[in-house]
Amino acid sequence: MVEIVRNANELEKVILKEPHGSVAEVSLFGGQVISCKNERGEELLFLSSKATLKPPKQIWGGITVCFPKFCNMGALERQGFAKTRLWSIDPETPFLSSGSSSTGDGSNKAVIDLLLKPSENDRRIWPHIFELRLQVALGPGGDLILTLRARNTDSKPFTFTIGLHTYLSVSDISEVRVEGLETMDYLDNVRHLERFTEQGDALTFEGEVDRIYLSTPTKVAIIDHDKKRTYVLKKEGFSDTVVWNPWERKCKAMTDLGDDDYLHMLCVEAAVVETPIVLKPGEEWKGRKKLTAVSSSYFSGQLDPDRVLHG
Ligand SMILES: O=P(O)(O)OC[C@H]1O[C@H](O)[C@H](O)[C@@H](O)[C@@H]1O
Repeated sequence: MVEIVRNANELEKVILKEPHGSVAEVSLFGGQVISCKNERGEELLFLSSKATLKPPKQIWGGITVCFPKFCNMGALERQGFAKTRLWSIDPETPFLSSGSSSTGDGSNKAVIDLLLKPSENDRRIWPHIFELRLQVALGPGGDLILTLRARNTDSKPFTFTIGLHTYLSVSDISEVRVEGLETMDYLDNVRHLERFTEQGDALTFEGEVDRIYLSTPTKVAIIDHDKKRTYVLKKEGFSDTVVWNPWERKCKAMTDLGDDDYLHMLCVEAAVVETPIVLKPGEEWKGRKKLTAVSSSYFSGQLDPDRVLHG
């Protein structure tokens, strides 16, 4: 089911519901996912205790599209401008023509297609014409599926990096481990982007972490022992994975995060950072990310998604 709330012509809020999924309800504001609940009504995403829904102010938390830049390499505004824009509903969304929230095939799928095109102001920041499409869907298997497409509608090529900045809600960051990034090379943003290789059998957190893991596998599991919850993230088309927690000192210094927010958040982001994407006129790039949350009947060191999902 899809509920849409508009303010004048601007898309404000979209709610997707799928009562049988492990991800059962998703809310969006503008082009950003701000809430994602499981079937027991528990929130899966972190939203800053200081978050305000006042565009163009950045909403700290949820899942944001970072485009045309992700991470702090190169010129341009950090994380790009797409995250602070109000997206519109894509007029090519099939159910719009029928005037209802049904997909037209009678199935009432929980899916919405959003669109962002550059304004004149955006083109002053980044002089290119593009179409960015974000499809948000609740899959029948109980997962949140985000499909992101970037198309070059300009007459000249352009280059960009991109990411789905995903803030997961965790009980206590010290109790969390990330599996699936072992032996991966990463660029450490805390150490001037120096390159290292992950040595541990899992990633745990005892201080600030800001790393771009390179050419990562499709699946990563985030195990929250206290909540007895495992998040499984699957990606396609995104080469890299960014992991970020600002920890205490940086969190206190950030005006948009509450002092203790770092304890309850972890960003694990599907991204393309190291090798930027080049699109010629008319070309399109596509990436997909799936988020599933299951209870942790899960043993570390055995990253078997079937076991995670069905165990
Ligand atoms: O501060 P923002 O630009 O919103 O980004 C918040 C964080 O996002 C990413 O995970 C980056 O790797 C971090 O370096 C950055 O601090």
